[in-house]
Amino acid sequence: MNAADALALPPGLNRVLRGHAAVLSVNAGSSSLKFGVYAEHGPAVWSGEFQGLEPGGQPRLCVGGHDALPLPPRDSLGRFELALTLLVETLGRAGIRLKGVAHRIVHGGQRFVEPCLLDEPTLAALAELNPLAPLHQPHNLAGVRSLQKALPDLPQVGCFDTAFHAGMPAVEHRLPIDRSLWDQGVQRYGFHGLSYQFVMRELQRRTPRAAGRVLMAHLGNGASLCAALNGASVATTMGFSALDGLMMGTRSGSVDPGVLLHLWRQGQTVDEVETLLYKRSGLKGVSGLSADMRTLRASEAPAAREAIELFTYRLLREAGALLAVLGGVDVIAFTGGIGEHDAQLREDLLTRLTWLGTRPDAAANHDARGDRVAPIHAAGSPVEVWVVPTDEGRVAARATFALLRQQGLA
Ligand SMILES: Nc1ncnc2c1ncn2[C@@H]1O[C@H](COP(=O)(O)OP(=O)(O)O)[C@@H](O)[C@H]1O
Ligand SMILES: CC(=O)OP(=O)(O)O
Ligand SMILES: [Mg+2]
Repeated sequence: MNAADALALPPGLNRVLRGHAAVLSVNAGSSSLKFGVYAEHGPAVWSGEFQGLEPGGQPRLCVGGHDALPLPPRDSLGRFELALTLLVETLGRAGIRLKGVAHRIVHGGQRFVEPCLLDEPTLAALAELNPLAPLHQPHNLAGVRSLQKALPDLPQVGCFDTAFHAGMPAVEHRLPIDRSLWDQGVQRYGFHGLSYQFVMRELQRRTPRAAGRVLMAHLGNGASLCAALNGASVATTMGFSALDGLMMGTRSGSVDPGVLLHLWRQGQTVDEVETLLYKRSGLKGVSGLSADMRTLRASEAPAAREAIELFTYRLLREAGALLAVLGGVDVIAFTGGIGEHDAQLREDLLTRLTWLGTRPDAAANHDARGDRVAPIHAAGSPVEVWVVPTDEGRVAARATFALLRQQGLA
């Protein structure tokens, strides 16, 4: 079977969505494109990921229950366009009425703090933020362009990772540098906001403590922490760019800026240092082996152990900073690929936070697989701990339904 066949048979899709309005949610990265089809309420009716879309890659589709399926080539189309064209054709054949497309866009800058329609001036303004998120923003916007081509009559809506943090206190947004730079947008923004919004809402539905002091850990390829009070972000570890804070898959997290000055003085170029920080650091750079936590857990190599130990330590250290900002904690939540699946990581962190009064339930922690929202604290624990599988696409889809209705487009 190839991808076109798999796409022709999305199981159950017709039944659930035929005749109903739907929103396609898209998260376009450098080499992959994650998508989900959402009705107005509930999780994705159908979702998957195109991978290998980078130049020279092997374009393929991963949807539940299938191995990676190669995409049939079509001469006139680029890889992203090919993937989207197959997707759009399939939805059309299945009789799905798309109302709009929701795009996860990593950077909204100072201006875009609400979901908005992606018209030409907006796209131009967002492209100016490309240098602030080189691993994400240009690819997010290329995804918008490709979809505009594939679906020219459909509203495209941008939903911003930075927006959830827009209301943080001024002191959290500020950098201790020459204040004239603040007005030029050199400030702390914070990211993973769609994910934090989702996690916060899931917690609020399950525990009254979510109205108190909450520490959320999004640990995926990118990783960050968010401190929230009353459901609103008050502090976060990513800042001006998605490089700050925690150690990540290939990104460094915080490093002393003196290191960068040193490398530049030694003759490294800006591009070389950018590649170092974004692509040759983090788990990959430290282990010399892989950015994938599963590979490192399975490895006996001392450098793989060291990478995991450093990841855990940096997480503890940054968590300490946000716990101090919150003045204690009522709920800790884990999400993202590592946060949802890596019980060992959760145990190691929580063990080092016993001084907070956290009492994890070892069996519940071991059993939490990221397939549902699960509490992992012992009964009576003064701090609740939860694993919450995130769904950024759902947050974007929900916001898109709301915006389209508000604009009279739905
Ligand atoms: N079972 C698992 N155990 C440990 N880590 C896992 C597991 N499954 C996925 N991961 C890790 O999750 C990370 C990817 O997170 P994910 O949130 O899917 O990424 P993205 O940021 O691209 O959405 C990788 O480091 C991967 O190794
Ligand atoms: C902002 C960010 O780091 O996103 P991701 O985790 O998807 O790389
Ligand atoms: Mg992610």
